[in-house]
Amino acid sequence: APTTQSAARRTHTLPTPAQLRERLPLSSAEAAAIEAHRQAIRDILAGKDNRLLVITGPCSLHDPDAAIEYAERLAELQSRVADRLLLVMRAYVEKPRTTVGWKGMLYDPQLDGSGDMAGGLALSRRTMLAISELGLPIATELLQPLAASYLDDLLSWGCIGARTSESQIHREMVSGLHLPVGFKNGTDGSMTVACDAMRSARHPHQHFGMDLHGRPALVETAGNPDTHIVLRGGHSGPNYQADAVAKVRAELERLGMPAALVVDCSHANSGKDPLRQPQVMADVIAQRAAGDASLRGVMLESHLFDGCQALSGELRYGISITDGCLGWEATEQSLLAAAEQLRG
Ligand SMILES: O=C[C@H](O)[C@H](O)COP(=O)(O)O
Ligand SMILES: C=C(OP(=O)(O)O)C(=O)O
Repeated sequence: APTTQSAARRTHTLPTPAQLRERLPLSSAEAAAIEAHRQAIRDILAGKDNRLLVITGPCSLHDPDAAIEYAERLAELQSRVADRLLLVMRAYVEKPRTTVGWKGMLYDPQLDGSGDMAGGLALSRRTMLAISELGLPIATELLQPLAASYLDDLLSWGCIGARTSESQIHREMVSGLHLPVGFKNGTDGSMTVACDAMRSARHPHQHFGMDLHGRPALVETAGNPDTHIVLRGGHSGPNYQADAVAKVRAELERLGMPAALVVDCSHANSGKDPLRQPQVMADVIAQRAAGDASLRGVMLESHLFDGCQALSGELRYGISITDGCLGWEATEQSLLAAAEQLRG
């Protein structure tokens, strides 16, 4: 039942982050494994480990069974490419929308607009724990700062999306996270917002927030040294090609920040055609082979089957209900080819 009502809004009490973590705990062995994954990602971003970071998985999780089947396949693939690739699973439970639409498992796990967020928090944490137990590092977009502390102990990599890289509140949140975080360029292609975001999040902050017991809090952060840029293209086209990459690298060097870049092969870099992602990834690897050491990672939107489906009627198993994805077969082939290209 609502706990507060007014003409404009009603509020419903949610469990606190501490309560959810107690109900769905992370074991100390798992916590150590996650810390090791974070360090492996930091080493790749710092150029100490020359494997390619690959963040791959569904645009959004909506069906835990399909997500876990995907994770099982990815964990098996990791053992075949471990010498050249570090595979991290996209486990996105929050979706930023251009206007309106389904906002992710965390907001509406029953996919029917009922907005069972208490259920969404638990299902998101439970699904992430199951993926983590398969030995995979987890990546997610951190969209709602208040939601971060329900999940951040499970993450090895975080992302601030194109629509929120310019937000001071997101930059403050990142400055207090103990994990590598990528900032995407803006949807208009602007690199300035992502460079500014990195500068801000590397700095200590004092900001409004919530403690683990759900109380309003003044949060003091140390600054996050492990931030970098994710190139996702923009309204005027892609930005993964060598000339665009060279410009960003020069700008980061001018600002005295590390030039470590991840290319999102989807979104405006694929012209929103998910089947083009392998071509973008191959181009990034060719640029590395030609000597561009700043390209440290790629992101793929990938699911068990190609494409996407509308959220209405009977849903087909293993198909995205948000952006179109590359199916598993093509994902596996292109990651095996990427590892081979890197071996060569
Ligand atoms: O990757 C996700 C989408 O591109 C993003 O959530 C925006 O989606 P929308 O334009 O369909 O709302
Ligand atoms: C929403 C996403 O991307 P972007 O912020 O680049 O649109 C995403 O990666 O799911």
